[in-house]
Amino acid sequence: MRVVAALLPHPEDGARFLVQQRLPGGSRALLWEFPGGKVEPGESDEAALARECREELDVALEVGRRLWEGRHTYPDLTVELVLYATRLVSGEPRPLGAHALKFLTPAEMGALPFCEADIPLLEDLVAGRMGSLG
Ligand SMILES: Nc1nc2c([nH]c(=O)n2[C@H]2C[C@H](O)[C@@H](COP(=O)(O)OP(=O)(O)OP(=O)(O)O)O2)c(=O)[nH]1
Repeated sequence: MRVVAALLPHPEDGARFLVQQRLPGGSRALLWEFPGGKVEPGESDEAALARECREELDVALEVGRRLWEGRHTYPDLTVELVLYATRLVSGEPRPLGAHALKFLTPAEMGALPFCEADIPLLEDLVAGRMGSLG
């Protein structure tokens, strides 16, 4: 499964990025992740990410460059996780499909329980190995 995720900076504080806590009860319940979701057949990464963020956060995004890509196998599925730089075009994020939303620095994210696929991503983010995030 290809999953696209947004690195979305706070509009007034570019050092903090939006993360969301998954709903209770489902897969990877209450773990934290970057906003986004599955790419549907025939859909581009950019279109999927814009669609997911419109549906789940009620915001319009501009999708920039690809920052990170990695594969992880869970007991129930293998995800190909792709992180993109994004910019908020309009709206204020609302937790329509998440339990909670927070704008955090990469170091603060390290203190939260994230989905396993995100662990190497967070290591690279904290270490500044993704280059320019804008
Ligand atoms: N959006 C997002 N999903 C992630 C991240 N890391 C990670 O392992 N995932 C996983 C969680 C989900 O299993 C899947 C994304 O699926 P989804 O968000 O479209 O659908 P869903 O919540 O209904 O998930 P699922 O029950 O189908 O597994 O990828 C991440 O940083 N962002």
